[in-house]
Amino acid sequence: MPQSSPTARIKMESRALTLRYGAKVAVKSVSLTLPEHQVTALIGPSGCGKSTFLRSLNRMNDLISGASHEGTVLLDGTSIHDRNVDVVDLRRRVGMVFQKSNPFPKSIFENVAYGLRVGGMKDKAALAARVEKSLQGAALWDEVKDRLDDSALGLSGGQQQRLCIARALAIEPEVLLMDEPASALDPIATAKIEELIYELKARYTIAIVTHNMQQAARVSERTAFFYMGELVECGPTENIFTNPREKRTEDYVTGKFG
Ligand SMILES: Nc1ncnc2c1ncn2[C@@H]1O[C@H](COP(=O)(O)OP(=O)(O)OP(=O)(O)O)[C@@H](O)[C@H]1O
Repeated sequence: MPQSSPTARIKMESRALTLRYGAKVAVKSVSLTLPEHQVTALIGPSGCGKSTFLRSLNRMNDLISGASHEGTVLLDGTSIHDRNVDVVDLRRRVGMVFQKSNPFPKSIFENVAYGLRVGGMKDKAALAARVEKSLQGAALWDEVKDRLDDSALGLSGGQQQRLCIARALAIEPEVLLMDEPASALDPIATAKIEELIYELKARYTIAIVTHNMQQAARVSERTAFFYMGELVECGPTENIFTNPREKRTEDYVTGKFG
């Protein structure tokens, strides 16, 4: 189990963040910090608000009609809702990887280059260098370097998920939000993703939603337990799993409900 460093700088933070869909409260006044270069796991039973919380960190909820927020989210100490924050730039800094890999029906190369092209990068050599670096960062380069022009849809599920991670890395984010990135994968592909997450935290700050307790224990320094929209407790992963403060946490992590 990775160890949490108590002195880590705070990269992102929510303060009294409440998230609603219309009148329905999905997340209730959650204050949570994401220490830099650490993995924070978000756990809790289905419907407790983990994904809603995660999506609020790069304002993906803005895309859902009726979604609203109250409270603050800070990135390097600045509110992500400030009037002068450019949402495109925010999403470049805070990238996202989804549960189901979602490659475009394009070549492997173009999948990774996509965000760079949209961002205006035209130089072929620069594009090729960044694509290679991103695929290496996602531990996929060796498997695909000889078939970069093949369709991404011909890759295995685990490779597709690493491709989506490469696509997220290509635009050089600072924070990576991962919503159950391995839930659709077999154990070998899952182990690869977990190894990758472990390596990525040297460069990125990571928040990961997972239903898999062992996975949370393996990859994260800190774990946050959500229940019915509330953050019940958050602390070093080891404490949450072996010595939680709250009975609800203990019941959940020991499989009594969920
Ligand atoms: N687009 C939406 N519109 C309305 N309600 C929503 C929407 N998305 C989620 N909700 C509701 O908000 C609450 C929190 O959902 P959320 O998906 O964040 O939970 P979760 O903990 O991530 O669940 P799961 O583990 O099943 O993915 C749930 O009651 C859900 O039904």
